[in-house]
Amino acid sequence: MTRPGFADGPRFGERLARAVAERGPLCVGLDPHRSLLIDWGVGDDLDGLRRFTELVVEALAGSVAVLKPQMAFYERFGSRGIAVLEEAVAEIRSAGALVLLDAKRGDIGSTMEAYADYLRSDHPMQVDAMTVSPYLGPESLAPAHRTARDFGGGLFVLARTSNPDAGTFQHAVVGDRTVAQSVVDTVRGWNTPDWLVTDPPTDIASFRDQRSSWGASTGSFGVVVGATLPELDVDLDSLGGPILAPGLGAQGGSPADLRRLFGTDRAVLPTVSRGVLGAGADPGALRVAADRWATELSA
Ligand SMILES: O=C(O)c1cc(=O)[nH]c(=O)n1[C@@H]1O[C@H](COP(=O)(O)O)[C@@H](O)[C@H]1O
Repeated sequence: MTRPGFADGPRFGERLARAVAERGPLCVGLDPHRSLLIDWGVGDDLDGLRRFTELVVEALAGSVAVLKPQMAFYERFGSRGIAVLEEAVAEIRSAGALVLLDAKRGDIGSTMEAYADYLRSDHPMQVDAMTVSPYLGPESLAPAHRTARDFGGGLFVLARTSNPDAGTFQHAVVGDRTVAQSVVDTVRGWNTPDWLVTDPPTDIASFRDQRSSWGASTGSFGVVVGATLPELDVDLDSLGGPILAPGLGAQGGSPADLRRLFGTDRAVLPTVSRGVLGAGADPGALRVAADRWATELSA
């Protein structure tokens, strides 16, 4: 089968569907907050950051579908902090988890092209997907979309975020739609039929079980919709790509909220950071915490 612009191997949507089939739909965030490094007893410094990262990678990279490092917490330590992340990204990917870089980048198109280099195979820290912000307008994201297509990467665009005042901007109406809806519609337009998964890995039995939500139509381009919303106020039908759902645990969202908002037939990737990391500096305890979320989410 010809895959336009895709160089080597399956595209992000396909890699994600496969990872979820093998490991279950859970993303865990690497968010080394200052307070967390102190609580873990590793210290709020470069060594502490490295130890935190090693422990999380050791605990989860072999079992969780996606790990989502939050760039801000690594940038706090300058270039050496980013070097810690760079090493970890390679380890995570070789242990079989996908890396979603939570960078939330958004700029004019020409600069956006450089941010999207994280998805290129010649980047020193190539990741599977990254979060981007559509605040400068849908066209500003076009270069990132192009790079993602060329290198088989994925994008998650902020649509209805989990913070309490998100609606202030995202509910604003432009033309006949809210800003949030216009973001979702842009992403829907990226998941064109030639970019949907057409040959799901039928060798994996559990893939077929989860096919209703993660099956043959999972594209590489997703949206972020918080698990904290009082109600789902965007139309996600026929999105063709995954929904990253943050806001579980520390921000008040629960597995029941996910079912209430999204039902059971959508490709939802719940993401938890503090709710897992709160288990502390012990790989076994981190694994138990992640397993507990996975069990509750699949109940
Ligand atoms: O894109 C994100 O990941 C994101 C979007 C959003 O709407 N809300 C949100 O909390 N996030 C991120 O998800 C993580 C949530 O962390 P916890 O609240 O500790 O689970 C943080 O890294 C946030 O930056």
